[in-house]
Amino acid sequence: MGPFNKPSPISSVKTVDFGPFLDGSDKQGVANAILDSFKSIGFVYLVNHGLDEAKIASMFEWSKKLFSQPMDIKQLAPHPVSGAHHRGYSAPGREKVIQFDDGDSEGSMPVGKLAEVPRDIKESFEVGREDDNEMPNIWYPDGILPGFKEACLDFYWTCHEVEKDILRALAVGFDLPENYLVPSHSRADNQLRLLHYPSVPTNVLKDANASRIPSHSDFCTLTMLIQDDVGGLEVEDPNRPGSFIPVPPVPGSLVVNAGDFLMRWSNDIIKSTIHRVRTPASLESGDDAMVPSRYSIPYFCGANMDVVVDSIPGTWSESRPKKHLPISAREYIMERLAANY
Ligand SMILES: O=C(O)CCC(=O)C(=O)O
Ligand SMILES: [Fe+2]
Repeated sequence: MGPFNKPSPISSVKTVDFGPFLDGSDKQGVANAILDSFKSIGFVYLVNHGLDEAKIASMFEWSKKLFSQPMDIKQLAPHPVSGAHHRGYSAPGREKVIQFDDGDSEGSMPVGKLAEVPRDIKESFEVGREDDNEMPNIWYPDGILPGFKEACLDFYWTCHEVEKDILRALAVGFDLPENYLVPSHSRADNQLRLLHYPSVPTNVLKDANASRIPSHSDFCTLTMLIQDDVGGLEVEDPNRPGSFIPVPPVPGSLVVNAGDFLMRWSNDIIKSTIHRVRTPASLESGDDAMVPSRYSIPYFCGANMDVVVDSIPGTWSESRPKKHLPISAREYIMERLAANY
């Protein structure tokens, strides 16, 4: 490609109907569409994805219930100080101490304190599989939010089923046996994250240093994200570094994106793209307006910790040699987690 032949900008993330993969009527067509999207921008919307709508609604209800608790209750299952143990509740902007209006069930922040707002204006609750002894879950004491733990774990395993279907589609896209990627994800070394971005005045998010979630890529195999109807998620156009395109809510969809681990695994053929959450485009005028509170639920899917990955067959050749050395998932994730917190 010469200098006058730049790749064209990408204007939106494609929507793929997952139904024909799930019912077997057009597995290859769906698989190709997903893989194409992963190659070009690393993101795709899936509709008819098979994740139970009632369970999604119920998980959002639990998330709202959790985040509307007073701070001293939420802090009863605190995320450990070590970033390597990624479980439990993280208060908004935990790197910097700020004061919150605990009594407000919407979780909005008192305007007087906004000068001290940290980079990350969000709070989160992280869940792993319950039998993970290396990184045990951190739950609330008995009597606090009864039913929450069961709901999270049920949702965790429900998402794992959809994860396996997406992994099957990716394998088919690579012309590999359908179950090529599933066994290396059999342990469900995943992470369910409940996210709440509190309501803040618009001008707060205009500050270059503040955002709901700053630009980052995910470091797992893939992420399945459910967002509410507020919007604000944006992904960088790989053909136009620095230019972001909105990933607005599409009712009934899952946003699926590739992580750095899958990018490495695919010898960089699949893209793990930088994304962020800011003020939804529709609200960009009017500094005094409050950006509404936003809830989202990402489910990060990781390979079994003991799996050592090397470039997927078909992603390398003599003319496109392997770009990375083999690495175990444990080694990779631990490195990344420790660097992040
Ligand atoms: O809240 C969102 O829409 C995105 C969250 C995200 O990118 C993340 O948690 O890694
Ligand atoms: Fe992300």
